[in-house]
Amino acid sequence: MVVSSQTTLQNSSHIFKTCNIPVIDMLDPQAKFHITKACQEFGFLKVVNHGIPNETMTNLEGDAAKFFNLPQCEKNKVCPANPFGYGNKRIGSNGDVGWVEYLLFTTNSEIVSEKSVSIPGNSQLFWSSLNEYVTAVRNMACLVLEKIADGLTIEPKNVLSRLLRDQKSDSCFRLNYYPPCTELEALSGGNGNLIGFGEHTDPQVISVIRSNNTTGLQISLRDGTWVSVPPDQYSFFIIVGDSLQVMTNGRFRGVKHRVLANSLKARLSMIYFGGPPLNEKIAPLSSLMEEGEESLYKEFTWHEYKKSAYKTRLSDHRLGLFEKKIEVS
Ligand SMILES: C=C1C[C@]23C[C@@]1(O)CC[C@H]2[C@@]12CC[C@H](O)[C@@](C)(C(=O)O1)[C@H]2[C@@H]3C(=O)O
Ligand SMILES: O=C(O)CCC(=O)C(=O)O
Ligand SMILES: [Fe+2]
Repeated sequence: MVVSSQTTLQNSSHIFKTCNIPVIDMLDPQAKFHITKACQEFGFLKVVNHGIPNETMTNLEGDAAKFFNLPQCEKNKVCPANPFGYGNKRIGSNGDVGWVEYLLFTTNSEIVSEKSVSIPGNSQLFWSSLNEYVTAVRNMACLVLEKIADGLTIEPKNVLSRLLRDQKSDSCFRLNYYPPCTELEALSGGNGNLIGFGEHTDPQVISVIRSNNTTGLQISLRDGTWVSVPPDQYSFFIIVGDSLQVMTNGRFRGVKHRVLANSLKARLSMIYFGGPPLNEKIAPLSSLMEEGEESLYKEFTWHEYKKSAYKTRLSDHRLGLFEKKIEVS
């Protein structure tokens, strides 16, 4: 595993610390061990040599940029996000706001449904680049999950990836556009940190982020410090979600992350959130549990967790409601 070096990143007028983010070469025969270690330590990693053609990413990026650059009145024709559709500054339905516009789509194991959100313009091309991208990224997410099963020496190898491949997989896909903010200093109250997308963990199993070459993404380390992730348009970033934290009984951690707005450049990110079918029980994998080990979590289905999660604010500790209280004698 290569570890990206520690340095500083300039975001508009501010300098942020970056950290040693694990970089996984998917062609490395040891990748399964490196991925597993990164999920335990950070809940976050970068994937290189993933085999997804650059064109698959740039085609969708181009189509998404075309959409976000349309006049506001055109974008407003898309159904307002609830949760699927077009959103502008408001995130979710519980009062969160950010310097971001987005399109949120539902997807199962096959396609991103055109019925969920209708896009103005030459939408046929948009849907074909969207579906090509999501298919490629889902396959890569499944490969990562298979390497995790291998790294943890659990059987069967598809114990995690089957959730994303299931026809009823409740996954979603998001295009986030963070316009450059010319009044960043004023809007941030003078501290230069304007929230694009507030701190949160992702509720699903695994998320895959690809962005253009604009800074903004930050992750929180175990000690609570925020570090900037240097952008890399050719690679993917993997995020461990709350559900994978539960399935590994806390061995992996769902990483807190956020995006800060930039005063000079637009950030465009595309995120696949791999989720299980609604009726799937989310519980520690039996093949992983050691003798006498107890689950740290109450039993729940993905449907129950999602219903509860969507009532929370972004920064809430969503898993808190499902953690078992440890008896102190
Ligand atoms: C404030 C919210 C937005 C969110 C639903 C929620 O009530 C809490 C979780 C949020 C989140 C974070 C990861 C993904 O971006 C997302 C689509 C998801 O599944 O959970 C968003 C939700 C959203 O934007 O609707
Ligand atoms: O836009 C990004 O880079 C990350 C956004 C994010 O974390 C999310 O949409 O859940
Ligand atoms: Fe996220």
